[in-house]
Amino acid sequence: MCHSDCHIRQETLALNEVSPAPDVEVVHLLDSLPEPRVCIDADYRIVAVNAAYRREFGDADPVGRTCYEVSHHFHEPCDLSGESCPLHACRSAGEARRVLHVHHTRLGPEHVEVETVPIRGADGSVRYFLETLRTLRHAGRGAQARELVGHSRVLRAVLELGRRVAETEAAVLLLGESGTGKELLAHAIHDLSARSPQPFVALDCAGLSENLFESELFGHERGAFTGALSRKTGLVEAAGGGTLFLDEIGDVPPGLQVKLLRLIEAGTYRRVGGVEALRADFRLICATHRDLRAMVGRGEFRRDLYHRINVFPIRLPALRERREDIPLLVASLLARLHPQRPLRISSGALEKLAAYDYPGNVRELRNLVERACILADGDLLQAEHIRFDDGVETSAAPAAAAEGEPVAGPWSPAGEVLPLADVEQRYLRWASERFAGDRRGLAQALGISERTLYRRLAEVPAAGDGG
Ligand SMILES: Nc1ncnc2c1ncn2[C@@H]1O[C@H](COP(=O)(O)OP(=O)(O)OP(=O)(O)O)[C@@H](O)[C@H]1O
Repeated sequence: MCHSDCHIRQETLALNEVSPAPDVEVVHLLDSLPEPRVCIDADYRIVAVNAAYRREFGDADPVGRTCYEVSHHFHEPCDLSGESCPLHACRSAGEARRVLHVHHTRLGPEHVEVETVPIRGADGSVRYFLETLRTLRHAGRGAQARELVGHSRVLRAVLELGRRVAETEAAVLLLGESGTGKELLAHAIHDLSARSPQPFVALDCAGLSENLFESELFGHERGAFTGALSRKTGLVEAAGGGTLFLDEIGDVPPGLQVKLLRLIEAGTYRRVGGVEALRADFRLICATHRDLRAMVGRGEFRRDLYHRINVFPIRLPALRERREDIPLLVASLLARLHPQRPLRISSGALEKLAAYDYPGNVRELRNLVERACILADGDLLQAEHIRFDDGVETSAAPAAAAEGEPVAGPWSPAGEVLPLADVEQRYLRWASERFAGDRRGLAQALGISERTLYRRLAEVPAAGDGG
């Protein structure tokens, strides 16, 4: 879509022999385009912006200023400031180039996809660059639920791939350790795709028996098996026109892999107990934390299925590969977990978080932050409130580690009889430090409500004084 209207624009501008101050006609032309556009000269100076740009990026007039100053608050072009520069790339290639940037906007820093096309004068030389700016609402500072938070180069590269593949119908395979945001990215791809008005349907394939998998996916007719009292719609049908997300695809046993392959290849399926062949219409996104290629090599995963689902692989980086995103993630988690509580985090606590390796990735960071919120009495999360699973500590905060020595039990180390309330508090503290899951899981394991757990933990003496 964009390429064709860029082309029209390009011709029109060339015909008009654009002068350093673009004429009224050009500005009108830009204004009629729905997406934010910026016209920049070869010296990075903005010569015109359209109405959509002003609506989205603010009213202050950027004309006459440089693009790097307006979008990045830099004093020199992006490529000299460690950023990829779309204008530079476009000039070198002599054709359109797209990059994902973090721009300063009136809402704060946001991920913006910048597409730059060269505009040539009548003599064929490049006179201007026209940029189309598309803000990725699924990425940014984490103000919205389901937003992929992070500004690191590796995460941006992933978002850019997601943005590109979203426009297509290609099957996507999301790879990466557990908790790296595969499901979040699957959602974002769906939401950015033409299928977004239709449903996004997810199935976790781990631990599903063959029968269950088949009836979940394809549905069943009434009486298809004992207990099938009525007809059930399967997920393939529910995903009609939309996206089907198969999580933990590496856990699908061989018998089910054949059925999945048949579905993808034929695009048809039958409900369990049904005879009618139904047409499937979905975009497939699969995810796994396993090394699927190695599984293919070992004969544990069908090669033909692997090639079907692996049209466009995207590997999500582990959190330890993008530590620079940790402060932003923490800020976003605090805002989301406790919107009513104005929490801050000390630099010592952030340092401790930044030095950790996160085998559980963002999910683990989330648990750590939530745990710290429970342990902190006031508004400030300190290093001693950061408690790793199994007492794992990092060298970043040895003092805090000693101070926050967990109570490992027995609950009365000196052997004296203690008031029950005291023992309960010590036990809760011990359990919250050891428990690997989230607060809800801990409450369940303890057989109490989350609310009760929260209240009782809030009564626990500050870390260090009860140990
Ligand atoms: N970049 C990110 N920004 C904000 N939150 C994130 C990000 N990545 C992951 N999360 C959060 O971390 C948790 C785990 O994410 P998600 O379920 O998408 O991971 P996953 O890779 O699918 O994990 P699994 O393989 O275990 O299913 C979720 O609460 C999600 O919101």
